[in-house]
Amino acid sequence: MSAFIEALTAAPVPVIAEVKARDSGGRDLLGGRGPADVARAYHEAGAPCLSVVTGSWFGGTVEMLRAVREVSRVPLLQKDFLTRERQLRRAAEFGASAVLLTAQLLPAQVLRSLTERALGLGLTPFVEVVSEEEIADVAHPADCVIAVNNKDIRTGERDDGDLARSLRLLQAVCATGTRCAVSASGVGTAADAAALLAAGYSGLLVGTALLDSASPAGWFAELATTRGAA
Ligand SMILES: O=P(O)(O)OC[C@@H](O)[C@@H](O)c1c[nH]c2ccccc12
Repeated sequence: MSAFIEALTAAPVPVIAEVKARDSGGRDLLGGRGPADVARAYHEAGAPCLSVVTGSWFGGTVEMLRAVREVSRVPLLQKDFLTRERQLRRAAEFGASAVLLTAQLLPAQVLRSLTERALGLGLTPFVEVVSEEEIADVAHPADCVIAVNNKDIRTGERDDGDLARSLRLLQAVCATGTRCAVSASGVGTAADAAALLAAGYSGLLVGTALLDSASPAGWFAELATTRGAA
């Protein structure tokens, strides 16, 4: 199994904590912190994996991935709208363990070939989907993370995120045979997070809520308590 999937699914609080410079509306999320500072806070919170948004749309750069890699010992996901094999090779060189492949932006054959290239490079494909049709197009699902994006890429992710989408698509995601169903975007409170995990998601990807929180460790602890109490 991939190191990324293994780390996430074995964690007591299976949350991929995201380092992102800006939200889709352009709001600064780092507040003067460097990416490495945020990564350290996520490690202290107990995050089993980190996501680093390198896409310029969210103010990201590959330098951020490098900075996080230097202080991290957990598997990293590079989040960008990757469309070419060359970018996958760079991701591997920069020390990423997993790469985002956005089904909504890639024709089915391209998604398949990038999935195979990623696997060939030892990278875990993190395939983001928003519909049953896209789920059906995921190649090698047993080796991929399948992530339901609760926000809308096509409208620049300016919406708050529809968590009901994750609940609606969970069965179809699990039916592919993936070992790792993830709900991504718009997960704000520990109660929302606990509900998605209780429904059957193996992991969550959380950016804005953790970046806005005064204490990522507090957010993780609250989720652990909420789950324990359920
Ligand atoms: O900040 P949020 O709402 O917790 O969302 C995180 C993540 O899912 C979001 O940043 C994201 C979803 N798809 C992407 C594609 C590229 C870059 C970033 C993203």
